[in-house]
Amino acid sequence: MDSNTGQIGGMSLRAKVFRSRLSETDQICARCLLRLKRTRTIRRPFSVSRSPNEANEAISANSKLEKLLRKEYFSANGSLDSSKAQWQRQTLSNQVTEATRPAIPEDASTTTLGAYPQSQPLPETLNGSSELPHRRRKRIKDEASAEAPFPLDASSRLSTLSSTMPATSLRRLVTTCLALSKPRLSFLIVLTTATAYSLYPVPALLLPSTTTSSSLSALTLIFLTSGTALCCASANALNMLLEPKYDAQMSRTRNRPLVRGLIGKKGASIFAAAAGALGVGSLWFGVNPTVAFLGGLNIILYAGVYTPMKRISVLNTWAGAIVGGIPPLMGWTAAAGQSATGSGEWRELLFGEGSVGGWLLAGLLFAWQFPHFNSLSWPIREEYKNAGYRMLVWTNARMNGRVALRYAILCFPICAGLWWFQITDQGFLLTSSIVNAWMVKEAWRFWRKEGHKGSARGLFWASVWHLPVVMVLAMVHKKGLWEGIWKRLNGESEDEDLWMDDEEVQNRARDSEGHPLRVARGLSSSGA
Ligand SMILES: CC(C)=CCC/C(C)=C/CC/C(C)=C/COP(=O)(O)OP(=O)(O)O
Repeated sequence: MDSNTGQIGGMSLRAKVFRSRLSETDQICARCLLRLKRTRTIRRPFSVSRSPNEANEAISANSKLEKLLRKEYFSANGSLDSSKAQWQRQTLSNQVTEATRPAIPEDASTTTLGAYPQSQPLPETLNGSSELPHRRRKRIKDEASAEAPFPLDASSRLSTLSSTMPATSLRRLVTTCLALSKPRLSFLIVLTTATAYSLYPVPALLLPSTTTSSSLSALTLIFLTSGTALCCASANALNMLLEPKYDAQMSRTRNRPLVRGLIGKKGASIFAAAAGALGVGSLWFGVNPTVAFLGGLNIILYAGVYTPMKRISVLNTWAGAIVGGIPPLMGWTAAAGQSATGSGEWRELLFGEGSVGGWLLAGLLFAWQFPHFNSLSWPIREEYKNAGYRMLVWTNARMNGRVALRYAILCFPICAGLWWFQITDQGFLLTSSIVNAWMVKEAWRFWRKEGHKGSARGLFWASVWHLPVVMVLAMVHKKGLWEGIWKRLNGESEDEDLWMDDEEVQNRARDSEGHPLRVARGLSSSGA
């Protein structure tokens, strides 16, 4: 459609609406009149061409209306200023409404001109008449959302839900405890633990067909995941117990259970202690002592080191990244404990031959947290500053972007390491590189734009997708997985060249001093 026709058409349509109302204007207040005008403008249907006569009528009707809106006319009730401010605020949301509506075949200036008093200059964003409509809608939407904070976390949502339940109900207690556990974060952590467990290369001598016990047992996996989840719940509840005063000052966290008084400090402490004891206990008895030690240590690191450090030094993010890196190491160590041929003590599980995979996965989680956290904190940097948290995002914004970029790049060699050390196949090298490249691209933009122009949001969402996708890719591309499936489908036995005879097993199994160990075929979780 001709843009001029559209412009005139749009105006004439508005004029019809307002003409019928003009007689009422001397009986209603300024606010109502403004609202009336706005409402009509928002609901304006798609442009319809009108004759030049109708267009002229429209222009004169509109200018009559504008006269009615003059400051002098309303100065008696003094509402114009506030109406104008409200109008300006509304304009932003109108722009978003415009952006999400079906295509309006008018140019930018006609679309919003009716919603703006003529005395006000047009915002720059509305002047781009040469811009294509879909581009304009996307830009307006992006601009509106670029600076907005990210959605509330799961704890805050659960707190809201909990507050709607009867005060003494069990459901409310359970929901509140769930909110104390930061369930989304805990789920992600358990996922990284389980992934590491499943990626551990099971030695051929432990394949189910040769042993009376299962290789990597499902029962151990259940203990590992539930124990880790309980440890996370404990660590998160302690974290909330230590900072309700600060959580209350931040939009993202001010809805949490302790801030809202949904549970008292005593109740939260009992929950944290019980979850911690149960979690470490499950890991000790159901997995192995080394994993239980890592779980307990991580609770202390998170609640005792990271949480207070948030108000002392920007290095807190590095401390937090270590906390995030430990869970995959726990998963790897749990699997290593099952297939240990030596004594199965912590030195062998954590630093023995084959432990490199666990450290690489821990490194991946460590590195990932910087693009994730540095972008997440960007829209709320002022809140962090006002609440007294020392975060790179407000102490040194340039460095915040640089650090996010550096660690995003570091994900490349770490993923390559997983292939190099034969934990994953070549396919992972390729597919993970694509996902890593996407995160690096967003991190590059985040650094260049210093978080502005939606770059923080772009990196945040890239990081949110990056981690689960890379974890799934690693499992899909686990070394030997597809060959094994293929052989089984073809009825072939598993890698015969990998079988070791008893003598070879005896030769390989040695204690820390190098003395041969007696190894039974029914070897199970020797580390437990
Ligand atoms: C096994 C075990 C104990 C695992 C614990 C893993 C764990 C809790 C990792 C969290 C990592 C981290 C730095 C979160 C941000 O906390 P924050 O205080 O900045 O978050 P907030 O602002 O949302 O409270």
